[in-house]
Amino acid sequence: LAFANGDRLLVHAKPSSDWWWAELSGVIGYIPASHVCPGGATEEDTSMPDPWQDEEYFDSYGTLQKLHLEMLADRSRTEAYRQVIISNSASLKDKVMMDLGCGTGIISLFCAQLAQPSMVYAVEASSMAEYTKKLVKQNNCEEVVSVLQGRAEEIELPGQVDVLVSEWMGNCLLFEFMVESVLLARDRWLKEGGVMWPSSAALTLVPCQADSYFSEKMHFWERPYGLDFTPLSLAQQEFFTKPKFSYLIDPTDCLSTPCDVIQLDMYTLQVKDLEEMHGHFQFWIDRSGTFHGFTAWFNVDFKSMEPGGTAVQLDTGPHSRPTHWKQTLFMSDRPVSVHEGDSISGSIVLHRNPVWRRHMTVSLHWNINSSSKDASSCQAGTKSFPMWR
Ligand SMILES: C[S@@+](CC[C@H](N)C(=O)[O-])C[C@H]1O[C@@H](n2cnc3c(N)ncnc32)[C@H](O)[C@@H]1O
Repeated sequence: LAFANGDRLLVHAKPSSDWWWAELSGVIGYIPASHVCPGGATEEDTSMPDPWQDEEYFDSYGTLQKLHLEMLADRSRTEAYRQVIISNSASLKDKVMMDLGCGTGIISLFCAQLAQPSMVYAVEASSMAEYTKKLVKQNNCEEVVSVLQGRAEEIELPGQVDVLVSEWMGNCLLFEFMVESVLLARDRWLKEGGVMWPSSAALTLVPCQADSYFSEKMHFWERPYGLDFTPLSLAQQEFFTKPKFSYLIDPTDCLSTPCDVIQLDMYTLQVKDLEEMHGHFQFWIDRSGTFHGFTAWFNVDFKSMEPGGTAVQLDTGPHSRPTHWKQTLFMSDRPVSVHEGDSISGSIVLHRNPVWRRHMTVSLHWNINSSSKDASSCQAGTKSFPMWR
């Protein structure tokens, strides 16, 4: 962002110590942090929208109507957390735990019901915390579960905890970036040698065929009501500019074996790492078909605290029971025929929005290499998908 001596800039975000994201006269860009000095907030500054959109975000978690019902009714998800508590119950005895973003308190209640921790701090920023207190009382868990209403970044605890458990995952693993709150809480509240649940996470990708979605969005326009709609043919690509959330891929539409493209170690991951995450892939096509794009999903692992115990895994992919996250489809603009033995190599970048901190853009770059008997060819593609800003 170009600016001159004496200009008053509004700093939206400080993604690194060297470069900040700022605004001047409605234009937004990066500025070198060393060239500016802090000034006081003005009335104008404070009326700027919150880059975390916390009011809207926590309002949506403050009611039972949609999100909590959807999450609790997701048995794969909820049972995975329950299983973690059951299979670690011996090790949890007398431990102090934090359930970050406890919602209705389901995980905290599992802890109190199925293990014997000395204390579970159930932290919830939304007004749901009022109901959670009632649920804790109703289930006679008041001695073990203490509900704290507030943002995890701001609450105070009497001491550090042995276990930090949270259900923070969003679409495509990171969307909503609640993970940042978990990392900050880890650095402040987790004892040395303490346990993180989930302990690791991975984003998985597969090249796929999506015939029926493609037809639904594109073939309709071929000759609706006997009229020629071809001038709209370019505009039709609009359907594929954003990823499709809540997509359930049929396993037979996977053109290759899926592969983990981004892996997170929840013990070592840093907040600054979230700004830009890179992954690479090489897929071998194992069934001929039409390449329409890529489908993504995630899995998380909960390492065992028991000696020799096995980790619990929550897998949101097409080979497991569907979860409320389902999968995310990234459509390319042009279908390409692919054949068994072809390969698709490339890269993925998750670029966090420097202003709107819960959003990101997923950029995919790929090369389809074919070495059929008749001719060898290579087709490249590249596309960026905002989620949502
Ligand atoms: C995905 S829900 C999980 C709810 C509950 N743990 C469950 O498993 O059903 C995430 C919850 O975390 C809360 N939350 C998100 N960020 C938070 C933060 N920084 N501090 C406290 N609560 C937060 C949200 O309000 C929401 O209720």
